[in-house]
Amino acid sequence: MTDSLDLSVKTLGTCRISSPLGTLVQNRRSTLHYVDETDVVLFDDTRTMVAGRGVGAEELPGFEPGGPRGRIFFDPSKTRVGIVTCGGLCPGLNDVIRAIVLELTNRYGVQRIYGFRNGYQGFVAKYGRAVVDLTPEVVSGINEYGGTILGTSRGQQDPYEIVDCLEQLSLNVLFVIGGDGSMRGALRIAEVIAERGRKIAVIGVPKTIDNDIPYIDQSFGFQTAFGKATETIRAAHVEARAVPNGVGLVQLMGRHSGFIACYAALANNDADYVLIPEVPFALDGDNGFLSHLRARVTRRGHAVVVVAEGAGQEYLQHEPQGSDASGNRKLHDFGVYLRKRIFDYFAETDTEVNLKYIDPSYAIRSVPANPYDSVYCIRLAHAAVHAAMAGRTEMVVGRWHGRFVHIPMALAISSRNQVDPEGDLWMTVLEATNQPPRFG
Ligand SMILES: Nc1ncnc2c1ncn2[C@@H]1O[C@H](COP(=O)(O)OP(=O)(O)OP(=O)(O)O)[C@@H](O)[C@H]1O
Ligand SMILES: O=P(O)(O)OC[C@H]1O[C@](O)(CO)[C@@H](O)[C@@H]1O
Ligand SMILES: [Mg+2]
Repeated sequence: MTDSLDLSVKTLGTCRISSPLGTLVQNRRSTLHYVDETDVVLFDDTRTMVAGRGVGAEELPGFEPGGPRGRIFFDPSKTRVGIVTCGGLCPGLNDVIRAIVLELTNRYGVQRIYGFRNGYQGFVAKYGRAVVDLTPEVVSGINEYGGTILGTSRGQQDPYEIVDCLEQLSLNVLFVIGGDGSMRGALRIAEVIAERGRKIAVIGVPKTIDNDIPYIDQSFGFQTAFGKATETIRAAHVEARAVPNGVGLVQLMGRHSGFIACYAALANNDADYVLIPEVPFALDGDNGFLSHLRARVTRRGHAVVVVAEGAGQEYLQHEPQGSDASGNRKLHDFGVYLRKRIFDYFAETDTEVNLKYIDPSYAIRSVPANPYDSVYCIRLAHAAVHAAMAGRTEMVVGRWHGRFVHIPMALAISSRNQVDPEGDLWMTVLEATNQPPRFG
């Protein structure tokens, strides 16, 4: 499947200008902790995968490494840059904005950086959103706050109108900080730019608390979000243990991917059951979830259940379901449904239950980034700036097997990163919770 992977990144032209950061990379060669710009970060990292390619080292698929280049494409003194944040909130958005602005200004000497307000609406005249001049003063301290100083939005905008706006402002670079939808939008923008024969770099910094963008080890903000979610699981555990036959039921964000649920559940190892969209489960029957839950509560006196919001949607399919402004399918509230099913099941079996349901919802994504994510945001932002100044386009920055790399935008939206039911993360969840591999 991976044989046909196109990992090549588009460039706007030859890099002829000496980079102000050139001295940093001069005479450096690849080591365990540094990848030279002419080197390649291999896609495969096991002997079996490499052997399976059946080709020599030169032909093995790999990503272009991130980092500063000796020579760049854009002349910093003439470079004009735009930044936009789109889609749902994520811890670290302000860290990324700030780091892009500081790196461009202080390291490269770029003097014109515009922020576009409320996602792609910021480019469209009818919304009347004034652009913001982004200077080191404007971004000072913004990383202390959650959210994004630029605002965000959902809903599609005309890519031709967006490119009109980029041309009117004579922009050379656009940074899009957003999720899969935002990257789809960014790719359309890049395609219109190419149609018009313009030299404008479009660089994505992938943002998703759900960790659902593929080919990046983990997305920024994910660690902060699941860290915040652990507080809710801890609370549910304390509540459940304090009462006879206590059940703590926690629902966590995660539209199609259960990473937040798995990581938050593992962090304090208090969860007894984790239900995610990737692993279907039966509620009813002898081997169903409800029967297991009742047996555990009867045996141990309490239980903690963590569900990802995208889990169990099949139980609510009969209810009408719309889409949000961006066309994302709206989810049914499975947590609320499960709460009722647990109450009903315990009542039918004449078993006492004291259930506390907690859904921290937006509280896990509206917080400032934790120190780990802040560091990650700075490093992603720097990699994005280096890529843009070197004339790369239609790509996103990411970290693959610990190394910063350039990932073609088309590849980053070609699939969804999900918990692999056959992978080692889910195996760890099964080991830590002792829940059966399958319910039903
Ligand atoms: N196929 C597409 N073509 C053009 N624009 C798109 C496309 N899909 C989404 N967009 C636009 O990208 C922006 C963000 O998309 P969306 O609301 O789906 O969030 P996202 O970036 O996927 O983030 P998240 O899923 O983490 O909230 C919206 O303005 C949306 O209309
Ligand atoms: O309610 P909103 O802002 O549209 O976004 C909710 C969705 O966004 C996400 O946080 C992803 O960004 C999902 O986990 C969640 O389902
Ligand atoms: Mg999305």
